Amino acid sequence: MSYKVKIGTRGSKLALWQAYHVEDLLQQAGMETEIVLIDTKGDQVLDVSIAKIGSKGVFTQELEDQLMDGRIDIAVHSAKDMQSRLDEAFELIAFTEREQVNDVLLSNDKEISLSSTEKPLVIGTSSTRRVATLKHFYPHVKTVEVRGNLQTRIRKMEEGLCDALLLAFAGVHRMGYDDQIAQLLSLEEFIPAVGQGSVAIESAKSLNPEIREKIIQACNHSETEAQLRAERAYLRVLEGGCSIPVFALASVSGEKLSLDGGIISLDGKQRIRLSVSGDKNDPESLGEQLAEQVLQAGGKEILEEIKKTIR
Ligand SMILES: NCc1[nH]cc(CCC(=O)O)c1CC(=O)O
Repeated sequence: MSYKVKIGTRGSKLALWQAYHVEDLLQQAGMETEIVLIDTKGDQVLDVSIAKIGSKGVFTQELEDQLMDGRIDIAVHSAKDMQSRLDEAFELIAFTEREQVNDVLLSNDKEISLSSTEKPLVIGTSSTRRVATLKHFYPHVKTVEVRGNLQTRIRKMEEGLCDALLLAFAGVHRMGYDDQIAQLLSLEEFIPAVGQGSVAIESAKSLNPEIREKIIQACNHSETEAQLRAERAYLRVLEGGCSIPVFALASVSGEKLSLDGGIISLDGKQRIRLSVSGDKNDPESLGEQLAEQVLQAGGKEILEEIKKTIR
């Protein structure tokens, strides 16, 4: 069967890297591919914070329109950027093998460290999770919002906006900026966002089942999938878009799946972090279980407070 899989992607450098990565996996499995570039609202609105335009689907709506009418077969996303609840007509069919999940500090000054209190430190980030985590563990550190793609952020840093950027290792690595990493942050403090480090493949449920199966065979990493399904179930119960400082990281050991996660108040004062573990084959239940426990442990109040502030 000679069928050309049409891969839809945004045009940013990171999105393109991810699309080529998926294209590579498909080609290695003997499939033909074609990349289709798609512009999204999230790419156009660069001067407003995502928390303000609303996180739901700003990077995904246009891709879903094209999935729906068959102009593309799959859409490739950073798993982290995918809202926890998809419309009925769509599904995530595969997750690529996860990259190192840590956050990192990127700077021209390799001596920079969050724990040094000698001189004032300004960190550029636009993630509420990272800002709140900094406030919690490093209250002496100042933060400044910085938007745009990695290249733009680095330019703003070099122009003096901040001393360092707080970013996901995955994106930094994919863009080839490893040599500017000043500090790899600990997973005890900076528990990553749900899905960080993996690439997700979305399709319409109407996609031809044979093609769907081949794509899964070629691209899906089952251990990563179990992790991501648990983390995403956690996020779904908390209804956290990317504007809410929740975090979760699953790990697999044999048949056991562990999930470590929580929520942090915007001012960083309250941080709830719990762990649960269970069967690798039922990741969604584990995510829901963690969510119930976090909500009961005070997460509910933190979440309500955050929603009042953000919306
Ligand atoms: N929020 C934007 C975003 N979406 C995915 C990545 C990096 C790649 C990944 O985590 O998979 C980034 C940049 C960052 O958070 O530093």
